[in-house]
Amino acid sequence: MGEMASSWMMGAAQLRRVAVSGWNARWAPNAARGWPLAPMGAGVLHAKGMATMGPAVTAALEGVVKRDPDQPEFHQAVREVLETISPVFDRHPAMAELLPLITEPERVIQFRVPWRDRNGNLQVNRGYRVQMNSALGPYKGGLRFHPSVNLSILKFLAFEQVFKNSLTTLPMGGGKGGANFDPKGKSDLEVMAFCQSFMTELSRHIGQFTDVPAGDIGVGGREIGFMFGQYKKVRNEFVGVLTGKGIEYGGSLIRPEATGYGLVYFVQEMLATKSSSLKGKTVLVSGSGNVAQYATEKVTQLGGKVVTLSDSSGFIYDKDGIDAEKLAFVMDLKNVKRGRIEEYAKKYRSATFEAKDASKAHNPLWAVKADVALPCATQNEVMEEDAKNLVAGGVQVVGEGANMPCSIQATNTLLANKVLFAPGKASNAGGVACSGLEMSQNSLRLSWTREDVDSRLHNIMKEIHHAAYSTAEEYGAPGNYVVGSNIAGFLKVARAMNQQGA
Ligand SMILES: NC(=O)C1=CN([C@@H]2O[C@H](COP(=O)(O)OP(=O)(O)OC[C@H]3O[C@@H](n4cnc5c(N)ncnc54)[C@H](OP(=O)(O)O)[C@@H]3O)[C@@H](O)[C@H]2O)C=CC1
Ligand SMILES: O=C(O)CCC(=O)C(=O)O
Repeated sequence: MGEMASSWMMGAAQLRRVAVSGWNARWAPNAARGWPLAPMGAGVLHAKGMATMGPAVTAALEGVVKRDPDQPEFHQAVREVLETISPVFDRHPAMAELLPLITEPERVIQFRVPWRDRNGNLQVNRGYRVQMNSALGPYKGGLRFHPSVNLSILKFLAFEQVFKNSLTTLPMGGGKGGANFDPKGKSDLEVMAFCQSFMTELSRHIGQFTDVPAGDIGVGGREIGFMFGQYKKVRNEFVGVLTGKGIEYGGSLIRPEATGYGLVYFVQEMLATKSSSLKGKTVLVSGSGNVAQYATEKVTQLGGKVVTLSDSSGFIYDKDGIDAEKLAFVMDLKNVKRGRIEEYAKKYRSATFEAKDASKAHNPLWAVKADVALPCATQNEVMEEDAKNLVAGGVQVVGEGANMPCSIQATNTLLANKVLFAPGKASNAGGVACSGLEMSQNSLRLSWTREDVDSRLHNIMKEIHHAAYSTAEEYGAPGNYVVGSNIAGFLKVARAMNQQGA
């Protein structure tokens, strides 16, 4: 038996992101930062009596890498799910047949996006929409505008989105899109020109009953507004084809807050299982965009103290905590002035700024002593060294606000040290859940109050927590939210695919 097979024999309860060095070495030469290269063993949890990784899972994983060897983030996301759902196939062997289907997008659209900059020069970017799975409803998922955008990143995000949307309890399939466009440093007119060109093409492929995009990194209210306006012009229809819209033209109250608030609601539920709460806890938050801002707001409202925020140039540490007034400064800095987080340390004497040093194996933000950590910036931002630092600093809970911010080794390190760990597809699902509520309001031609939407969001996060928690117990991995989320998310999609004659 080869190294690959013997590693997989260790069982699905080993959680996601388990290292399988043989498989990795053979098929993933261009592996993502954080791709598992460490041998199995120390740091990996074991559960007795779990099923072995079957040939269908092996074949599906190999197939994914063989088909697209240059898509490491997509491989990482697929592995995380497939390695934990094996026990499902002991109970439902026929479902294994679906693996090659769920790991292949239903459709990938790629297009050029020409636009003119402030000097009248022609610029060309590359736009995409990955329509991953429509078993549960219209494709649903954000658009990312960032220079790093490529098919590997969008396929990983779209794949995660399928199971995340399944967990929300709402009827939404999964998709993701975006462009390698960098809004940083661009004028409003340049961003508008880009968004209009992007939507001119995308409008052919989306629709309120087909595919409903929203925001993600680099796409906020401004960009959604420009794209909605262009869709309306091109299609001559005013419909809920995007979510995250302005309140004035069909947006939902609480959508801007929803991902950050939802994350904190989920963490509250996790702490409650240990008869604990956020009150008095010190919290690390990374990023300073949409998710980070509202996670900070909710933590503070619940009596916790957020002491860090970051952006791609570095992080600030404020020993006194980021209270409501300081957060208002951050929101103005980031959402209006579009400035750098370093400005915070110039304004508040209680804070220090440390510039990002890419040569370091760890990010000093995660070495700050804290009870709770909420990575809310981007994928693979918490590496193994960072996880060790978090553990050394006494962290009790890590909740992923971003999509896949923890590398495989980082996750394993946290789990092995009995840190409560929430995978993004469960803990950051509040954003897309609220988008689902925006779609419902658009269909009803009604607007619900802030309190109504917030209470629905809160209930959905409780339900997601319950589904992840109880499914983990049912499948013999109590307290393992990775196993619970992946299995609960997969089962609903798989049943729907089977019923539709997949
Ligand atoms: N918005 C939403 O509703 C949802 C978002 N998410 C996920 O949450 C994360 C953050 O999204 P969101 O807050 O909307 O995005 P924003 O664009 O509002 O903010 C992103 C933040 O992350 C930082 N960041 C981005 N890329 C990097 C990088 N490579 N290295 C360091 N810092 C980086 C940005 O810094 P800088 O400005 O310097 O680039 C910024 O502070 C993403 O993973 C996204 O997929 C998940 C669910 C829903
Ligand atoms: O609100 C949405 O449709 C998408 C949110 C998103 O992109 C995500 O959950 O990662």
